[in-house]
This record gives sequence, C-alpha cells and structure tokens, in this order.
Amino acid sequence: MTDHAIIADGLTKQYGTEHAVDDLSLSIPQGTVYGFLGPNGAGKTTTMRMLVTLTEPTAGTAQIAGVPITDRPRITQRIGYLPAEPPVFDELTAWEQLRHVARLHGIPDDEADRRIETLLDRFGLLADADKRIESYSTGMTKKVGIIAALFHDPDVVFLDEPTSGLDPRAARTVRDTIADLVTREMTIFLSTHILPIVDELADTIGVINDGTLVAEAPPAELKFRADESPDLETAFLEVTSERDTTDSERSQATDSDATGSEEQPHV
Ligand SMILES: Nc1ncnc2c1ncn2[C@@H]1O[C@H](COP(=O)(O)OP(=O)(O)OP(=O)(O)O)[C@@H](O)[C@H]1O
Repeated sequence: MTDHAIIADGLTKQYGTEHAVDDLSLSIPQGTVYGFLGPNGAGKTTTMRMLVTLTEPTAGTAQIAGVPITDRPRITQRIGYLPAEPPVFDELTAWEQLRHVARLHGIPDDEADRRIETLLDRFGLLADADKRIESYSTGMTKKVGIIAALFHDPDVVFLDEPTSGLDPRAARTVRDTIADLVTREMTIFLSTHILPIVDELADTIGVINDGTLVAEAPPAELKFRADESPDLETAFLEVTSERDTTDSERSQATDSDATGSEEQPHV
C-alpha cells in the first residue's frame, strides 16, 4: 500500500452541463483525518460517492489504499462508507443488521458476535440490540450505520455527517472513536457542517465550493489566514465567499443586469 490512502487526480462529475465536482485532486496520507467542508450543494457528497465507487466520474482517476476506484470489488473491502442516510434494513434488529454486514465481509459469526456486542455497548445500543431498526430514533439508526461502516476494520472510512442527529454524548463517542481509529492508522475522510469537530480532529481541511477545491490546509493555517477573527467559521466563510465574489464579479462582467449581491454560504 502507498503511504497515501486517498489519491485523486482531476476528478470531475458533470450532470448535464453542470459541474457538480470540477477537476478535484487530493493526496491524503494514511492514518490522518481529512475534514471536507463546503456549503450546501458544493459537491461534498458527489466527491465521496465517486471515491466509494457509487458514482462514476465523468473524468479523472482516483486510488483508495492503492486500489483504483475502477476496481469496485477490491475497493469495497478496503473502505467503509457512512452516507448521510445510513443504508439499513428497517425490519431487522441492530444485531441482525450487523450480522448481515459481517457476512458480506466474510467475518465468521462467532467473531462477528463478539464485535457486535463490543461496538453496540460502546455506542450505548446494547439494550436495544434486539429491537427492530424501524423503532429506532434517527440518532440510534445513525449509530448502527457508523458501526456498520467500521465493522470490517477498513483502511479508509468515509463519513458523511456522522454526528448529525446524535445527542452530545453519542457525538462525543463518535469523536473519540475517530481519534482512536487514527491511532490505528485508519484514514478518515470526514464531511460535516459541524466545524468544531473538524477543528478538533482534522489534520488537513479541504474546502470545496461550487465543485472546486478552494482551500486546503491544516486547521491552524486555515484559521491564521482569516483576517480578524481567527476561528474556523470565519475562515470557512472567507474562503467560500472569496469564490462567491469571483463568480459574482465574473457574472457582472458578462451580464450588465447582474445585481452582484452575495449570498451568505450556509455552514
Ligand atoms: N444525481 C444528480 N443529478 C443531478 N444533479 C446532482 C445529482 N447529485 C448532485 N447533483 C448536484 O450536484 C451539486 C453538488 O451536490 P452534492 O450533493 O454533492 O453537494 P453537497 O456538498 O454534498 O451538499 P449538502 O451539504 O447540501 O449535502 C448540486 O448542485 C446538486 O444539485
């Protein structure tokens, strides 16, 4: 395996004439946390879906743990993916769902049961393990999705909003789990709108806006670039509004009716 867990070169996804992601290149070292930020509709989920082989790029290449994303069977063994809506079978119990995930990865039942018990306990779900997921709250379902994404001990895990819907204790468990995974050389690609989490955990932050990577730096450096109030929210708003301004200027230059008004990006 290379010492870069995620390498992307010119990844592009076009829907019709719109570039959801445009010429994105990444080089993310193994055993690090990459915080992926961007306003709504910036291209975060599309990027992740290309990297986990759920969406085919229009152009560009990528490798995860040394495996090209065109090799889907090998990639799926090396990665875990938590989408914003965890893919669970509502009619199964949490224990059954995780048994199903274990079997997909060829993990023997006795070993799977030991891990299921440990992980459900860590996430405070053991008492509800035999209830159907359809009776779970949003946060409980999210926890099952997180456990499922990590279950086969992947080299690289992609987490899309892992703490949304979680209460503070569960969110803390997720943060602690991520910190623990990194000490075991797992690489985490973490997309979230909750900036303190990436501030705390990320080695590098990439900011995507309008399909383009507009900043990439360690959190401290990104904050240092923010002029007056050196916090991550200010830095985020600055790097994303810089591009809004550029776009607005470009459109003013080509459209005399343009108002030039800037929309505040959603964090
Ligand atoms: N299947 C699709 N068909 C057409 N357009 C799409 C499709 N999926 C995404 N897009 C468009 O691509 C752009 C990027 O969407 P994406 O979901 O990647 O953004 P995001 O950064 O994950 O946003 P959010 O923070 O709101 O989840 C948006 O303009 C979106 O409308």
